[in-house]
Formats: sequence, structure tokens, C-alpha cells
Amino acid sequence: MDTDRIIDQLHIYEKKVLKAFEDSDRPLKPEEIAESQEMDIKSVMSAVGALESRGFVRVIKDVQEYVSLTDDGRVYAEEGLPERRLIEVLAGEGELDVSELAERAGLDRKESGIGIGWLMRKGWAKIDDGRVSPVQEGTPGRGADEELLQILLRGPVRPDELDDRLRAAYRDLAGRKGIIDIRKVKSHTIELTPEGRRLLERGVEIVEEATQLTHEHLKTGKWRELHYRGYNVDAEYPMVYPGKIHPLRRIINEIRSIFLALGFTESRGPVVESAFWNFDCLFQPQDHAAREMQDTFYVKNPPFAQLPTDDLVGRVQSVHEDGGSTGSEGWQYEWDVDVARQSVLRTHTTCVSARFLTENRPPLKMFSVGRVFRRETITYKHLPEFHQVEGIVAGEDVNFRNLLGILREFYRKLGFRVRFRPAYFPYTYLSTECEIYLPDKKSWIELGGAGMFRPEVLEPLGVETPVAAFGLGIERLAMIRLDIRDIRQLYQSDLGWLRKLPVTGDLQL
Ligand SMILES: N[C@@H](Cc1ccccc1)C(=O)O
Repeated sequence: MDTDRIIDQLHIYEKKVLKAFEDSDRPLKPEEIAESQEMDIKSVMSAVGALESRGFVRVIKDVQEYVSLTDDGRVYAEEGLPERRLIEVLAGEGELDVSELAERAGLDRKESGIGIGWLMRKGWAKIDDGRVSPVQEGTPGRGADEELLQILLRGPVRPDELDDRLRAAYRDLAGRKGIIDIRKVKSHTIELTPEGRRLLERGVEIVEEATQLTHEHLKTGKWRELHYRGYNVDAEYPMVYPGKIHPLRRIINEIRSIFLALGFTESRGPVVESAFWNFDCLFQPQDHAAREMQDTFYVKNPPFAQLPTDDLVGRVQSVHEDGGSTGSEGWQYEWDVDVARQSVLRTHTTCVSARFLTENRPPLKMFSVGRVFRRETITYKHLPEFHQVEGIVAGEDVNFRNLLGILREFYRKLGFRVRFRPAYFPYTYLSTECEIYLPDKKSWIELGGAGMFRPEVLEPLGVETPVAAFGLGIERLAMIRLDIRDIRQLYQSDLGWLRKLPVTGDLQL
């Protein structure tokens, strides 16, 4: 990498550490760098670590011994070693009995014992038959050990900085228990490598980096000149699992926003519905297979639902029986109002559209999203309960092509390609099934039905314009979007899966 780029990439602390070597050829201590660059030691050390890993500095680790006085040692340094105190008494008295000597010197038995031992070793006195007498006139001169005690009284010293004489004295004192303490201190010295020197010679410019934008910066306009510390996107971070909207609900919201953006009004209807709204008013004959118990959930409580006005019920009846005034023959059977009264869990959301048409006059665009229920065995691709998005567009010049255009636009907004195949529903003509393309599988899957409501549906409801209608499944769409193979996953609290989904935004991962 070229040097300029390396310099640019250096953190400001790393630049500062390099700068510390600008006027110095010798290795530096972290403390020195901290002082000259006005940094704290921790920042110096972390910058040194970064520079070292890139080969710009070398860290020399060193263990230093420091010698200092213990509390007892301090007393000896101030008042004299026991042998000094003994010899001073002897110098005045000449010769004394051991215990008398101790007493006169103000030493306890133990200390005087040690002192007498050292008197002998240092050759200052001799002992004869329990009596101690000095070897020479006057008091002997101060020894190296006593000199070292005086030095230590001023502060700790490093043994390797002592001259030979004092170092020997240090060893003596170290051998006498309890006078000095030896402490090991690890120290670092930082040395610039030739690569580091070369980098430094290219000129390292230090621009202070702001880590915080203050009120003051904004007020004075200083924010314009500040250089901001970059975010470290590689920094470690704790995993958090914030609450989020369930992915199925997110797709539903997305679908709602598409239809709202297309100018549709949102509506809804009951989940427990009468067979009348779910089937009859949609010109579905009362012996139709879809109405069988094995396909539809019939509700025990309440077993019957309220029907709309007799007028409407009557018109639906005549359309079923003979086509009423529609010109159709109807289904040619005796329509039973009690069958229409039965309550069911709605099997599709098309009943919401039928209800809406009795209460609103065209032109109109309506959509609704809701749960529907069918007696399905639960498998990886079937659930007895799922969601549909239903819609109608009603107006004087609404036609089948408009319907295809709306569906194409809807799926395009969701990111899918759609195609249409002919289909049959009792309530629409023309009818179609929409399929969307799965590029991964190179195949098409069926997602819903659509068509133009038949006159047999519109006439009893009192609607005089064409009505385009569609009803599309949502779960399958979600499965494709979320790339899941088992529809049940949408209804399980599988935290592992849910946690990994992004919190917001497009679910197309
Ligand atoms: N109700 C149909 C879909 C559909 C709605 C509207 C018109 C035509 C078809 C279904 O559940 O599959």
C-alpha cells in the first residue's frame, strides 16, 4: 500500500504517537509520549499496539527492580543500624557486658543479638567471655550499607544503577531480613522501526477529530471546519433482538399500502358470516360442492345469522330459482332461506365485496384484507385458516382488461410477474386465475381468482355498472417473499427464524 494511503488511514492517536518521535532518535517511554502529545497512557498504549501490528514501532518490554525501605528499614536509616547504635555506646564506654550494652543502646534482645553479630562481621568489636569491646578507638566511618540507607530514605532506587560498592551493600541489606523491599515493575519502551521512520518523514499531519457535535459548534458555525471521527463499523456490538412486526403482518401492511396508493378504499366484514353473504348472493347454488361440510366450517353458536332486507333476500332467491329479471335461467331449483341463514366461517373475502356493493354506489374502488377458513388438512402448503386480499372496481366503463391491468400492477409493485389463465367461479364471467412466476423454480404458481361479477350477482344488489372483482391469497406470497418452504412457519413462534429477519424494510432478503 502506498505511504500516503497508510497515513490517511491512521487513527489520530497513532499519528500523535508517530509525531512524538519527530524530534527524538531514541526509544521513548509511554509516559513521555503521553506528556509530549497530551494523551493519556491508555490511548498511547492502544495506538502503540496498532502501530506495532503494522510494523511501525517496536515495543521493548523490560522488568525493572526497584529497591525501597520497609518501615523498619526507615527507622534504621533514621536512627542507625543496631551495630551502629551499639558501637556508639562502646566508643564511649570501652567495654560492656552484652546485656548492659543492649540496654544502654536501647535495643531489645533480638535486635542487640543481630547488632552484635554485625559488630563482629564488620570487625568493629570483639566479644570475650560475654563482654564486648571495640576493636579501634572512636567510631568507625559510615559503611556503604549505611550510605545506601540514606539514599533509600530519599526514594526507591534501581539496583542496576548503583555502583559496585553500593550494589554489594544492597546485597548485604537484602540478606538482612525486613530492611528493604524489592519490587518488580514492568516497563515498556517504544522504538520507531525504520518503516515507522520512513512514514514519519513523509510528514504526518494531525487534524483534531471531533467525536461530538455540540450546541456551541452549531451556533458558532465551527461544525463546518471540524473533522469528524469516522465510525468504526467493525467494532464489536452486542446482539439485540428488538420487537418487530411479524413478517406476515408486514406483507399485509405492504399490500394495504399498495391498494391505498392506487386509490382504493379499505373495508372489512365479519369473520362469522351468513351463508347468504358468503354463497347465496354470489350466485353459488345451495347444492354447490364448496358448501359441503367437508369444505366449509359451519358454526354451531350462533347457528343462524341475521339476513338483510326481505327485498334483497327475495331478489337473490328469484335469481337462483329462475334468473329473475337478468335474462338468465338461474339454477332452476327451490331456494331455501334456512340454508342461507346458516352461519359459517367465511370461506373467502368476496362476501365483504358483496356487502360493500349494497351500501355504496359506483364509481368505487374497494379492497379488504382478512382471514378466511376452509376445512383443509394441515400440510406444508395448506392451512385451514389464511388471509386473502379482496377487491372490486365498479364504474360505467370498467371492463375485464382493466381488471387484468390492476392485478398486473399490484403484483408488479410487489415485485412479481403475473399471467392469467381462464377459470370458473359461479359469480364471475369472464373469470381468470392469476399465477405469478418464480424465477428460482422457473415455474408459475396460482395465487388467486378474479373476474367480472355476473348480472345474477349485481342485479339483486342493485348495481347497474360493471364490477371487476378479485381475491388473492397472501400466505403463499409471504412464503415466496420470505423464502420458506413450510406455510406453518408463518404461524409458529419460531424465534430463531423471526429474530434473524430484518426489523424493517423490504423483506426480499
Ligand atoms: N373468491 C375466490 C376468488 C375470487 C374473488 C373475486 C372474483 C373471482 C374470484 C377465491 O376465494 O378463490
